[in-house]
Amino acid sequence: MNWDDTAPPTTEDPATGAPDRLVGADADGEDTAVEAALRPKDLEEFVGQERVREQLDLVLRAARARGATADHVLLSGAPGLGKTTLSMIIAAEMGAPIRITSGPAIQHAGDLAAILSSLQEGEVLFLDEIHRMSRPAEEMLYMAMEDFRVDVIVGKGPGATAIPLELPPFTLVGATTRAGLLPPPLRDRFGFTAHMEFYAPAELERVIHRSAGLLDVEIEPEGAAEIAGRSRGTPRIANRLLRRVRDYAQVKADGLITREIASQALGVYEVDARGLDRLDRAVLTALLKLFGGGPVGLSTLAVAVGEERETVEEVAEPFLVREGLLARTPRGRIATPAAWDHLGLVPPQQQAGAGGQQGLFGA
Ligand SMILES: Nc1ncnc2c1ncn2[C@@H]1O[C@H](COP(=O)(O)OP(=O)(O)OP(=O)(O)O)[C@@H](O)[C@H]1O
Repeated sequence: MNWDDTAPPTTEDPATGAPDRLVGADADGEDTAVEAALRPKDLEEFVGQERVREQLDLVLRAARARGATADHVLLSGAPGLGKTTLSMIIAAEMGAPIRITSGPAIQHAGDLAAILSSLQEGEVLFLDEIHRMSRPAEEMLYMAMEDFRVDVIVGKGPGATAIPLELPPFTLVGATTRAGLLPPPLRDRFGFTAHMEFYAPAELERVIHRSAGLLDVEIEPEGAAEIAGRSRGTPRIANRLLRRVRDYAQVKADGLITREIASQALGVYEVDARGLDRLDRAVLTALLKLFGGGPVGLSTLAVAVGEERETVEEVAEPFLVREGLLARTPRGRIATPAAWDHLGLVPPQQQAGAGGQQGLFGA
């Protein structure tokens, strides 16, 4: 990593080698410790996602009125948008216990059978990253979801026998970042599917005010707006930035978070006004300054910022693309006019017939 030797230290995700980032959407250790305290407990408290909330409210009320277990629910959306929170709310609204597990934790069908057979009637089973479950477990799940029954295979080879096992009715809440990765037979077995969108800044402001109240932090509306604008549409990031700004306000001021304090604090952490961090800006800066805005091949761009190809592609680019700052084209990466604007740079005057550098960098 060579973005800047004077910058605040980052740790690395051992799985990917990618840096743990203040603006990363996946939970880090500290998030896990504090998130429980910040989770909304019912639909009323859950901010934003109006359509999902309204639909889910109907599904749950109807099930309650029938005295039945709620239909299986599939939640899709980017990390940190509230899928785990919503699954807990579903359980709370149904007055049911919840069991939490994840696709990667279920390697064998037997693992799933053990969980399913120990569920209580009406229990909510939250299966995070459901698209990463093993194939045999997935097939067992089909029958469990539809008939509340599984066949447990005992023995091997020709002598193997299937022992049917009745299950109590339960509600499966599956979460995935990519609903498109689910096989259709699995997707079709969910009675209700909800796609979670990124949050609008005004919604994130509400999340921040709510969290500030719970953390006993004083914050002005302008301070919340400043943090919301840098939170990349994601409540988890908003809560994390709030905690870092709180630290700064405590150490450098009297604890009150104003716009100025929020802006100074996030400047220290190198999260800019649009939520870009050092890596994002390094990629954009290289694209603009070294390659005149592109098109440039991904590998060339990665070498220019001293990062792995995968880090640029999977860690930095998705947000830059979402923000309309960078486009992926068959000829390579190109910067949009908004990218020049954001970094305060002037594009080279429509270089002789636009894209004069393609031949050089379009690998
Ligand atoms: N709508 C919301 N209102 C208030 N807080 C929220 C909302 N959505 C998420 N949060 C907060 O954001 C944090 C992350 O939410 P959560 O763990 O539910 O996300 P997730 O989508 O399950 O993420 P992952 O897929 O990484 O597990 C929690 O602290 C939660 O309190």
